[in-house]
Amino acid sequence: MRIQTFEISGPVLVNPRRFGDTRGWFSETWNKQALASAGLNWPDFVQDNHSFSAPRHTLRGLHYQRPPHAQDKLVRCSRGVILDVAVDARKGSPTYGQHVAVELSAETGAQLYVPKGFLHAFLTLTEDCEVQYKCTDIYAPDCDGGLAWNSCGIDWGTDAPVLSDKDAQAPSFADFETPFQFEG
Ligand SMILES: Cc1cn([C@H]2C[C@H](O)[C@@H](COP(=O)(O)OP(=O)(O)O[C@H]3O[C@H](C)C(=O)[C@H](O)[C@H]3O)O2)c(=O)[nH]c1=O
Repeated sequence: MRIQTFEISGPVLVNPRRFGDTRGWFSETWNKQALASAGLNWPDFVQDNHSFSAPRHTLRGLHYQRPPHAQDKLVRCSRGVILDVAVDARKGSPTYGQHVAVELSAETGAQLYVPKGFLHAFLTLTEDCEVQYKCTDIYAPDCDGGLAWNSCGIDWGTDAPVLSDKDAQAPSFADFETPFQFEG
């Protein structure tokens, strides 16, 4: 398993090992002990999510859950290719408002860890994308929030993504009063 960190503290790119043979390959997509051995002692995951997006350029996000149900997420693309983005929304962070953007694909199996305090969104780069992600807290609709996909200076490579009605009406990041605090 290879680990990559970013100039923005918090997000981590995990590349699980794949064992190939004449049939195909096998991979441990999540192993708590292996992650701990790599120094990644994340909170326990309590919920797995799986979404399917048929149209290319479907954009889901920028989403977050407020405390007390803020979520860390471990995101992977199990069909197709996505651009996965995490925006630093931690008050006091030296990288507040900045983001990491990485391509995740079924082909590579790479996974992005999105800590609480970050907004999360992805854009599908192929049709029929499946995204699976582990969360460290349960779905809490009363704590669920979203901000406009085009309000954080992210170069999505399209100006006309397919959005849910909720995402199409989301407020700007500029007006966001973040509930998250940078903890160094
Ligand atoms: C997130 C979630 C949703 N739902 C229900 C609520 C709606 O009836 C339906 C679709 O929800 P939503 O439109 O919020 O789904 P996405 O637009 O994919 O939202 C997700 O996309 C971005 C990328 C995220 O990081 C979040 O995990 C999440 O906000 O699933 C549930 O029952 N449980 C859940 O955990």
